[in-house]
Amino acid sequence: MKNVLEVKQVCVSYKEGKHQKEVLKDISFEVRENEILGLVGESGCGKSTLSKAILGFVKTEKGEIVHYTKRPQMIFQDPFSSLNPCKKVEWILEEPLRMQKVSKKERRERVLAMGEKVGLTREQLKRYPGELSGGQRQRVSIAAALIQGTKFLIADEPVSALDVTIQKQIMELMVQLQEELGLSILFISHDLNVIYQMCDRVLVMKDGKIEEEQETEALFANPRSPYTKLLLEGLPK
Ligand SMILES: Nc1ncnc2c1ncn2[C@@H]1O[C@H](COP(=O)(O)OP(=O)(O)OP(=O)(O)O)[C@@H](O)[C@H]1O
Repeated sequence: MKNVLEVKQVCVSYKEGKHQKEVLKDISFEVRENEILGLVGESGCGKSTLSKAILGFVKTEKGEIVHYTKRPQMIFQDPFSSLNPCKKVEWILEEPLRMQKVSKKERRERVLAMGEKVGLTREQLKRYPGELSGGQRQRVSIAAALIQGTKFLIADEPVSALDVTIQKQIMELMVQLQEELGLSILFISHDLNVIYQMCDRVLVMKDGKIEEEQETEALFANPRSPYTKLLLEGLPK
């Protein structure tokens, strides 16, 4: 199986007063074609810094990040921060196509088709983001990430702000789109239940290091690192 991304021995530090604080410590892993790779770890362990490093938003001190496809598109926990509140959903979805000089007719067709794929009605496409529910807004950000044909997504806690029923719907949608479009998704979450349901493989991160990497079933059945064991002990049976 081919890789869409390789992260090789990456280190990232932030400035803390006069000192440098090392936040990512010698991180290596790959994201394969057509898989959902989970990244789990407690708050502050460096998950968001890792996604910023992959996108080139923070400088890596050491190591190498190799992309084999177009740069990934992000899906965030709170789509409000990433969706322009002053524009209607259909305008937001058309915008990247407009930049690529796609004709008006084709833009329209692609937006309607993508709306349908993510479960948004034509009427919802005519609303502003603020006139949608949290789950519907997350559908918009998924559509916005996919409309340019990107095959690689980074989803940073995409369902954490949603209540359980809506969470389930968005998770099902992401799995369905992943299978249908052959996507690769780096799925960041602090919630092991969500990771278990969504991911093919899992990276467990602690204090800026990868503690463990395993196929999902194997990781839940036979965790290798004491830290993963501890995380799993916290789960209801
Ligand atoms: N711009 C920055 N400058 C200095 N320190 C930072 C910066 N961004 C993050 N940090 C620190 O780096 C560490 C890792 O932060 P990061 O946001 O990557 O963690 P996280 O695992 O994504 O946490 P959460 O799950 O709470 O979002 C934290 O100690 C954080 O305080």
